[in-house]
Amino acid sequence: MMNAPIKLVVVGAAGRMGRTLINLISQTPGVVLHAAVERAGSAALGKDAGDLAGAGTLGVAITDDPLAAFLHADGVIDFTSPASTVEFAALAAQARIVHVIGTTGCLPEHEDKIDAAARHARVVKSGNMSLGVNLLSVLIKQAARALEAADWDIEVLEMHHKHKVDAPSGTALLLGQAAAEGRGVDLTSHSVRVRDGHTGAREEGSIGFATLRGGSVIGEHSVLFAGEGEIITLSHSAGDRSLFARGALKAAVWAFDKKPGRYTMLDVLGLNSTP
Ligand SMILES: NC(=O)C1=CN([C@@H]2O[C@H](COP(=O)(O)OP(=O)(O)OC[C@H]3O[C@@H](n4cnc5c(N)ncnc54)[C@H](OP(=O)(O)O)[C@@H]3O)[C@@H](O)[C@H]2O)C=CC1
Ligand SMILES: O=C(O)C1=N[C@H](C(=O)O)C[C@H](O)C1
Repeated sequence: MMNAPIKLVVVGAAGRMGRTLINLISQTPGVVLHAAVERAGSAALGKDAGDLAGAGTLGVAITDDPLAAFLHADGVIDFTSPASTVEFAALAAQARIVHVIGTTGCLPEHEDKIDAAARHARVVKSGNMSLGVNLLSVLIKQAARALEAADWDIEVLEMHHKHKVDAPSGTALLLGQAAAEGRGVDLTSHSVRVRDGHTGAREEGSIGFATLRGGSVIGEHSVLFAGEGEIITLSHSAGDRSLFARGALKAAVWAFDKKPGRYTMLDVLGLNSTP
């Protein structure tokens, strides 16, 4: 007896990631595009989601009604904005479905609401859905643990396309968090997010962030461990958005039979047990 396909909703369906996801779902056995959502007033409303994504006609018209879209779905994949993601989290909790959150730029107040939703929804949230970045984060945690703060300074550098609206990137913060965990410190209190004017000498143990924006860069990240006379650089270069979509789809299928709660891509990829 074949299992019924997992019914997925894509919110932000007309966006860069939304269209990438719809393309991937249309080519992946075992999952089906159940609904596609954009905000009220969007020029995409009523259009076929597959046509818009270049996947061919799928017979799924883009709607602005997430409540109806989630009603008989198994999961929602969400690459939108923090305020929208919080709204979708409440609806996913109400519908008791999977909520894969790729949205970055969330503030503590957004995270608190997502935590509340995760009492009823299965939430997988990550600043980067790719295997490569999540594996890199494990390596960075190990390197940060091995390289003493007194001798090694950690700097996180990222570059994205000119349309990106948040900084530093969710990936940069994910990698910075891995470094902080390796050092056994709190990231927020050890972060230097901006350097301008007479900054004074670099504070030992701080973790610096630098952000570049321009062109069509998909996502470039480097973590530099700068010592006396040497630098160790661990990097990731994203060549295509499909690597994020593959991770998000893997997360949706993985979470299908899990209990309500909050999960990360390290859980999905089985990288959480790595010391
Ligand atoms: N975790 C990861 O692996 C990745 C995360 N991201 C993150 O995903 C997010 C989106 O990135 P990207 O796809 O490039 O951005 P886009 O702006 O291209 O797409 C976002 C889409 O969501 C729509 N949207 C926003 N709010 C709502 C709403 N309430 N209801 C329905 N649709 C809504 C937008 O519509 P409108 O234009 O009308 O606002 C837009 O079409 C960003 O936070 C980015 O950092 C991106 C790639 C990978
Ligand atoms: O906005 C993007 O494009 C991306 N955002 C994510 C981030 O903020 O790290 C992931 C990826 O780098 C692409």
